[in-house]
Amino acid sequence: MQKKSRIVLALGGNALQADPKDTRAESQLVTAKETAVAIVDLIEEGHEVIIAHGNGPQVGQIIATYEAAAQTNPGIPVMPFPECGAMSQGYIGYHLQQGIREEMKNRGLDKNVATIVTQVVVDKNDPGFENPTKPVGSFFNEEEAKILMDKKGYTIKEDSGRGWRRVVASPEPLDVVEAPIIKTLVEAGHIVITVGGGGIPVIKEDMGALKGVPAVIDKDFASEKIAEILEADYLIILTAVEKVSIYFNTPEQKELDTMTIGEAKQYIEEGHFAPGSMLPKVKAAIKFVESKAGRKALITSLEKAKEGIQGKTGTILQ
Ligand SMILES: Nc1ncnc2c1ncn2[C@@H]1O[C@H](COP(=O)(O)OP(=O)(O)O)[C@@H](O)[C@H]1O
Ligand SMILES: NC(=O)OP(=O)(O)O
Repeated sequence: MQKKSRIVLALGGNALQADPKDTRAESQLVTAKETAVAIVDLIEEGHEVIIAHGNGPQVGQIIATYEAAAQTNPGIPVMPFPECGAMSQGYIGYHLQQGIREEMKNRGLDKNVATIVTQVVVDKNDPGFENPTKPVGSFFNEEEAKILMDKKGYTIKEDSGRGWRRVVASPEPLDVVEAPIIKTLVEAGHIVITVGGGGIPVIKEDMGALKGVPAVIDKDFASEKIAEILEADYLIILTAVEKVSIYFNTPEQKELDTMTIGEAKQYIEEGHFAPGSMLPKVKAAIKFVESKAGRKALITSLEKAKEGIQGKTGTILQ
């Protein structure tokens, strides 16, 4: 990799919550500080780094808290979904800001880091709205689910025998509303945290007004979108595995160092990547690499990020 690349870094769930059962903010702050080490490794090497991240567990927790409060006191209104997404961007961004700032200070790096509350435009006719699939928030029994469907108009589905859960759409990201300011900050040398949780999904109404919609955009696709807009050199998707595999979790499992676009598409056809986990990452990587000649995508683990961009590990698409 050439020195001083522009890199969009998409942080997976393990970068924000080390133990999915430990949802305390204090623990998430500790994890964010650990995650900052890998991020600052890239900043220290002179790269321009833009950080994106998921929010599935965190937005679910925020919603569950409001739901629980409303159950004990019906006077408390349930917070609308886009507002919950915005809250998750705010607090995750705050944790990352603290971690990155501290790590930069420890290494004598004089840079600023800030989170942009980011809205992402989706199409109100996106087919995802017809078939919401992304489960969020707490579990209900069938009776509670029926009441919520009637009273609030939620779509609630049975989730793998575990109970009933609200499901929201996961539409495709089309544009990032705050892109111009993100670009200005990046070009001024600042570290920006953006499209948290895939961004707050908004639709364009008549006269161009924006309206938040109850949906969760996939953070890998939103990261790809902002990487394209910012004309990044690299999209790096950091997750829990060092390399993408074919025949994943079978005795024939084979880790991949590289994938051409043709190979990646063939592996998708053959069903090697699980929907909802590795599949969106590989699709986002393909889209980014196809968007302009010379662009590269890397999928690797947080711990291996530095080695990955040095070409020593991870799975690269180019
Ligand atoms: N073909 C594959 N190769 C590698 N990992 C895979 C594959 N298919 C599914 N996975 C799983 O996908 C996980 C990454 O998805 P997920 O945990 O949803 O992402 P995130 O890091 O964004 O939270 C990996 O940790 C691994 O368990
Ligand atoms: N928005 C989103 O894709 O979040 P997760 O990565 O946490 O599922």
